Amino acid sequence: MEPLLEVDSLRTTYRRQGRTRTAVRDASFVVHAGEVVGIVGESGSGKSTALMSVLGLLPPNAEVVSGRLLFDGVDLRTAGEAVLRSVRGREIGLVPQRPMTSLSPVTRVRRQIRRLLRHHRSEDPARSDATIADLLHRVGLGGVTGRLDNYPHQFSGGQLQRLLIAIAAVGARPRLLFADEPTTTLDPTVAAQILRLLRDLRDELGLAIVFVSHDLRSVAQLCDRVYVMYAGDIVEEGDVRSIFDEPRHPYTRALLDSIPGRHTPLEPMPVLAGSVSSLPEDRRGCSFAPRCAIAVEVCHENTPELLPAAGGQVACHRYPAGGGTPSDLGEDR
Ligand SMILES: Nc1ncnc2c1ncn2[C@@H]1O[C@H](COP(=O)(O)OP(=O)(O)OP(=O)(O)O)[C@@H](O)[C@H]1O
Repeated sequence: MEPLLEVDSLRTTYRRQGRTRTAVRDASFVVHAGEVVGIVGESGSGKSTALMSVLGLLPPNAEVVSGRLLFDGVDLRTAGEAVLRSVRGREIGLVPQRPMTSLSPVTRVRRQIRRLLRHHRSEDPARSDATIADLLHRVGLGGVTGRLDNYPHQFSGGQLQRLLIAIAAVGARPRLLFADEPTTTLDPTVAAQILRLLRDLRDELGLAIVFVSHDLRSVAQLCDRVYVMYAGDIVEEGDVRSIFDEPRHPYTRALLDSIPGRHTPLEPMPVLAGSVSSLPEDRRGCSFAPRCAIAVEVCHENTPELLPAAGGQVACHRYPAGGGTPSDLGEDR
């Protein structure tokens, strides 16, 4: 089956204070129709930059230097602004990180819903209040239909996020939805409800979803397949079970180790020292090597390729050629 989205060797840089830094380094990933794909990695690993590169929504100091961004066979990188406008919102929806800042605080919610729906799908009869009510019911917001003349701050964060999902996924009827850390600002119970809602919408509408998160537990609840990203590189890919049960890359293992509750209460939680930094354009070696407990010389010298491994792909010089088990990697820890 042809992928709906195929990102091939994407490289995106930012220019800041006269220096160019690479935020996404030759990353490739695919999404098939109806599939929920997670991109996981800590803050600064390039997840949002990758999505915004696809949508052509990067800030002026950013540049997509190379790569192909094929959506339904059309390269969005070279297709031009008119094509991008017709794809954004209509073919590829976006659920943002912070619902509160995605809406105007000084405009009544009903007006904003109408405006967004008109923008996303011009032929949609969404101007009628009945359509808006139907939309809200679909995402469990039937109770707020009488309050739509209120302002955003009069709704909870969870309600606003449901509202934005209703517009992006149900109202606009895209084929693909980018959900960029949509639960970051929500408390855990509301976040769990939002994940459930996304999963239900995928099942009902056959929507493909790219779910970006730094939280592997959310990814486990929602996704079929996962890409692990570190400092601009995709370091591992696999179906969600194999990533959890048999993580192959040392960074994936460190991410899993940092999940609270995977250890007994008296056992200190392992902490991964340091942080992701965006690296210079001419960097060499594995991006994770400076923080990796089992890195050897070659890890600092040569960039590992993403190669097939049992149940997925991994980019690690220490992963045993021809397969192996995670314990093979653990010997030096
Ligand atoms: N507008 C910008 N100007 C310069 N550098 C930027 C800009 N936006 C992002 N970056 C840098 O690009 C790198 C990747 O950032 P990005 O936001 O894509 O990561 P992320 O994984 O999505 O993190 P987060 O979860 O915090 O959003 C980081 O080093 C970040 O500092």
